[in-house]
Amino acid sequence: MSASTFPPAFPETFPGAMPTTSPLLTRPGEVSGELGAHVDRLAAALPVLRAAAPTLGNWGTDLAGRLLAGSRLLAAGNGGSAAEAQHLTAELVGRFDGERCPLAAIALHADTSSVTAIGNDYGFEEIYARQVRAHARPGDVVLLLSTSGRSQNLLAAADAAAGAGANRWAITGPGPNPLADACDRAVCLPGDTATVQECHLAAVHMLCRAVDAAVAATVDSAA
Ligand SMILES: O=C(CO)[C@@H](O)[C@H](O)[C@H](O)[C@H](O)COP(=O)(O)O
Repeated sequence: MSASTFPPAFPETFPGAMPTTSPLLTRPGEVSGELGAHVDRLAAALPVLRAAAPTLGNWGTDLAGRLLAGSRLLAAGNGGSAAEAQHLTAELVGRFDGERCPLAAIALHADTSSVTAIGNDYGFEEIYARQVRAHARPGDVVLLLSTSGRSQNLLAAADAAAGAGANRWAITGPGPNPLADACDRAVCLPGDTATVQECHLAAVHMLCRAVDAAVAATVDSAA
């Protein structure tokens, strides 16, 4: 594409453009109301997320203590929630607010060979449960993220975590839901799937912030 044709007109001349069957793809000007409503739905959910700050702070302090003592976080979700799980483990293994020791955290969906082998041999419901049975030890935290709170593979993972003596935490969409009920602790956030996922990312960052603060306090008190 030459510089003179970039950016292309929307959407008719874009190579491989989606067919304009969706009202969201007809005219950019017409979609702004729906996009504004998207932001309004997120804004409506934020007070509930704000109210969860003390809970997430306590989770972070607890998690930091466990990780510094040698336990691990195992995180899992499906689709967008798998991405949130991996985002969380990356912040913990890498860093978030500043320099600190690496913390043990594994996103279970990211082991693609295990996921495909277990899914192929035992069924999709088992992809996380079997990994939890393999990796989880008493004192570990198994954190399950779900917008619906109804995914069978996450419910099976919660069951497996209980069998391993691990702590079961859930971050879900609207409660009550079966996953929140199956876990020891749950934060349930309102909204449609997209809103819940956006709130979950903020909740993940809040948890990381609390973990980092607790790690820093522990290091300071030991110095
Ligand atoms: O991101 C989206 C839709 O917004 C999807 O990928 C979504 O994550 C998938 O449908 C998941 O399978 C939903 O699972 P869950 O959140 O209900 O446990």
